[in-house]
Amino acid sequence: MTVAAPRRARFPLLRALRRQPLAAVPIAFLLLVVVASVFARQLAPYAPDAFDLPNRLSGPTARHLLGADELGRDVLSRLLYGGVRALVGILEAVLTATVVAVPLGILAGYLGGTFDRVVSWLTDLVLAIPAIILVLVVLTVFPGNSHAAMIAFGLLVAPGFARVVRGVTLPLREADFVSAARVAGVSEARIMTRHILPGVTRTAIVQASLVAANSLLFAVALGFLGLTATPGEAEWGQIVAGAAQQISVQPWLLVPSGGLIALMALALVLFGNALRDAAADLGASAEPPAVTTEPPATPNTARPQAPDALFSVRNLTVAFSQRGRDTVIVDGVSFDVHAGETVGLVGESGAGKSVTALAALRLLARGGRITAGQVLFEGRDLVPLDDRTFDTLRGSALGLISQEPLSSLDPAFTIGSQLGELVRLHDRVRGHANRERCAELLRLVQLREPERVLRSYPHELSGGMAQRVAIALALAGRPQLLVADEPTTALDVTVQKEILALLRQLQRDTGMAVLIVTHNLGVVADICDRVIVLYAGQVFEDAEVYALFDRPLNPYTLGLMGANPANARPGQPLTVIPGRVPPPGTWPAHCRFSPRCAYVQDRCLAAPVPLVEVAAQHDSRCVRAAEFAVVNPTTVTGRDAALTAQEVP
Ligand SMILES: Nc1ncnc2c1ncn2[C@@H]1O[C@H](COP(=O)(O)OP(=O)(O)OP(=O)(O)O)[C@@H](O)[C@H]1O
Repeated sequence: MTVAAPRRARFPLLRALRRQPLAAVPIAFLLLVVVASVFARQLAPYAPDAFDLPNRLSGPTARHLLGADELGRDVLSRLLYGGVRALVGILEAVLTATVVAVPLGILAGYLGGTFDRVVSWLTDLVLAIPAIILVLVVLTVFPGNSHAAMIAFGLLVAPGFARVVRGVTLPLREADFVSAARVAGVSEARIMTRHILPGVTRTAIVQASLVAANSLLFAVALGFLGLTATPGEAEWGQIVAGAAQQISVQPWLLVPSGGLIALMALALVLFGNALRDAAADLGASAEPPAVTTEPPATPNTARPQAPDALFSVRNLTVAFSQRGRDTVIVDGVSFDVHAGETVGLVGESGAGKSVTALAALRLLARGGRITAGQVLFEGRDLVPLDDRTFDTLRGSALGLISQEPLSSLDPAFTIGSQLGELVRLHDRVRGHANRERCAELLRLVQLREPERVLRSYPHELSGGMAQRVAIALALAGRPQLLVADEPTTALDVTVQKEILALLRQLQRDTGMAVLIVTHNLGVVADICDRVIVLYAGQVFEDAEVYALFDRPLNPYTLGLMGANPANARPGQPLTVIPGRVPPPGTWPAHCRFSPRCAYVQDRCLAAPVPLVEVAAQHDSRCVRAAEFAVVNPTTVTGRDAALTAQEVP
């Protein structure tokens, strides 16, 4: 396995900007205005207040290129001298708005809850009051002070700006690389500054350029009204005001000042648009997750927690709320994972596998919460722990690898930077020792040329390499339990096998436990010791892997195996489970699988079906489970057939 030569994508936004066809003109114009304003003294042909009465109201001439005003003052010189003041005003407003809005938006989006509600309420309040009224109040306190006025303007536009930043933060908060950082034990403050802030930067730049255009017009308006400039001063608003007074005598006078301001505003907006398009070229943000509604919930039984289990989930119930209504997604799930054991969570799409695993790691998407049950690690219930205590456990006790390896890596940083950060956090080492440990972690996940990989950015890695790096990140804290959410789904078959072999090897070497979420019965057969079959938010079967494949005790498991192409007989169609998994909120009160079950009887429809231990360490949620224990009515050929690694439909 080799790595492409790392090419550092420095200043990607600037590069993307260069590819925008409409970017060059506004940028050149803005640069010209800035340079001309800064060097006004050197460039202006006259002093701003130098009178030339014989040429008053002259229009453009060789002497006065842009004409002269009612006192014969050179319009070009006055515009040049007024430039710095206008630019400083824009800068003050933009800086104020950005400094307030970006942290506020990130905090509101990331922390959510009461903080978010308070920010949202304040935003509504500020947006409801016209900015000019508040600035007039400020100018009453600081008469004629343009700095105070522009800072106040910046503060007034900050809430709208913050709302946009919050919107970008929301999906970032759910991004896999943020979850991975959280699981790895990185502090919330660090996640916000290192992972969220770069993600909102592009939007913030675009937003800031819009604030710049608005603040220019606002500054000119204040000058025009004489609120921040004295009459006749070389200030853009006053220059426009003077020209407006002479409109019937010399209409030309309005052209240079009005034109310059209009072009400036246009250039700032075009610059913002170009930045936005350049940012879009660099990749769009993740979509927020879908949310469902409707409530149910049925009682569940669970076997007592195994006393020696490393990790136990007991009667875990998870609900997502939308518009005030709760929908139960995971309903009283219980299972144990022992040290060194690999447990698979398997079931059709929508069964609740990922939500169960993510709830255990406190990584539920917004709106999701544990409504009942326990998540025990070494006998200690993690559910009531405050975030700070929980964070200390994550990363060192629990690790996560996700379905999309690339999405668990922050695209803005090299692998060395991301891995180095975790090594610094867990091993408290910097410099050479840090680099050594990073390389050791990469060797542990069997990546060749670790130094080269450390210098690479995520986009320079293949899928298999990215997943190995993601595993290395998860291993940085030496977790006792690794949660792997569909770790091979996004990879091609050969790479899937390599990653599974790696997980097996790592487990042998480190003795950690693995909880693996998968659709794939082949993966289950390949690496799991125990299997939990989930259906419609409930555990339907819980068994040791050989027992499950050799003698499944639940019609749903039988259905999954029958639908597995590995079990197909030549010339015979695949058995498929008819119908679909009922969506959360529509589950029947009796057996949830009964509408699709080939073995359904009246008693299945009478009441909720409990999960019972049918054979030693083998639970099934089926009123007919004991019958399956005596006679196995399937054509299932056992674990070996399933090893052909095929997906559950
Ligand atoms: N953020 C969310 N808001 C509301 N409902 C959600 C959310 N995330 C998941 N769900 C719902 O929870 C149910 C279980 O989802 P989950 O992702 O756990 O399924 P799964 O068994 O892992 O399936 P898959 O393999 O397709 O991910 C689904 O019906 C899904 O729509």
